[in-house]
Amino acid sequence: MTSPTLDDLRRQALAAAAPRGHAADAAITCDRLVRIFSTDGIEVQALQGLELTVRQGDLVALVGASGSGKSTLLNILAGLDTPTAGQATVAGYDLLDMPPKERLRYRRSAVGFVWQQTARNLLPFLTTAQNIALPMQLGDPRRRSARAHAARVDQLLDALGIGDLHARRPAELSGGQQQRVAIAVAMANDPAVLLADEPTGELDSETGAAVFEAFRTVNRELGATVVIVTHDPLVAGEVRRTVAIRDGRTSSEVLRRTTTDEHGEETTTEREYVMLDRTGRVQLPHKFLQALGMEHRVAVDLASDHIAVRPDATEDPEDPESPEATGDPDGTGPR
Ligand SMILES: Nc1ncnc2c1ncn2[C@@H]1O[C@H](COP(=O)(O)OP(=O)(O)OP(=O)(O)O)[C@@H](O)[C@H]1O
Repeated sequence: MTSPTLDDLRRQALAAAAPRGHAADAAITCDRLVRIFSTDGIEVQALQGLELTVRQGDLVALVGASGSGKSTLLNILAGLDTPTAGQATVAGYDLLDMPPKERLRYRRSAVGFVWQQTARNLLPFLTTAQNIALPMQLGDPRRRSARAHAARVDQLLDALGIGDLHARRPAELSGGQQQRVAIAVAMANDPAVLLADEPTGELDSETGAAVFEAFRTVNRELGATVVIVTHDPLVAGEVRRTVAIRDGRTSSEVLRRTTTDEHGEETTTEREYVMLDRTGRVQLPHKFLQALGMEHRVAVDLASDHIAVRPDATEDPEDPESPEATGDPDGTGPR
């Protein structure tokens, strides 16, 4: 094998440093996103080079253990926080390079947000219809008339099946009703992307299912790209794509496909994928590693159409191939 020339190395370094090409229909792209928090001289790397692409019109669930970086990511995508390094774009806006005025426009009209705490989403002294109208009065990017705003309120009330709640104040609504109104508020200015942090976290499963259905409706009927951070298995199991975050990186995802056979019977199949970063790193799912007792080191073999990953056998004295058994514990061969 010939050693690489200086030019080869330079080309490799440039290729590794260049931003990844993203699909033209991407609504969200994150490229090696880093967020470091410093408090009292201690640095916490909440995001450690996260990569994520969400296509326009997608409905995606983000899952992950507590502290894995989900809320940090969502706050960055919402324009409430800025990353330390990397690249992030949402609906064509560059989140690392947004002057204050543009950031305000972005938050008012390009993204909508639904929080877990129902009270945080709505103003208590306004009715449902007034809450939905408020974002348009504050900054409707299309500068529509008051009559057009009223028509948009009606459209959202209808689409989400909450027309009968239009004159009620938040205190007169159940938790689930409040979240559905919150979705309408977030959609008022017709954002390209709707973000939600644990929107069903405070609700029982039946109410949570109704709220999730409302997200589906805005995704399907109003064309919004939806990203939901959730611990709720019902939500995570119902979307086409579930992305798992681990230690500040996207680690794996599950894609679901529903097919209908000739008798009209629907079957959903699931496939799990792991992320492959540009240096060739993958994070294998914990449950797979545990099932085969893999840790520290694994054996890899290249086949014509796949790569096999096997437990490291070098510490198995029963294994005749094992360097341990042949008196070569380093596996370096005879000296
Ligand atoms: N403002 C902050 N200052 C310092 N550290 C922070 C800050 N916000 C988040 N972190 C840290 O960053 C890491 C990721 O936190 P984050 O809230 O994004 O996790 P999460 O996945 O949303 O967790 P949860 O499911 O519990 O909400 C954690 O270690 C957290 O302690």
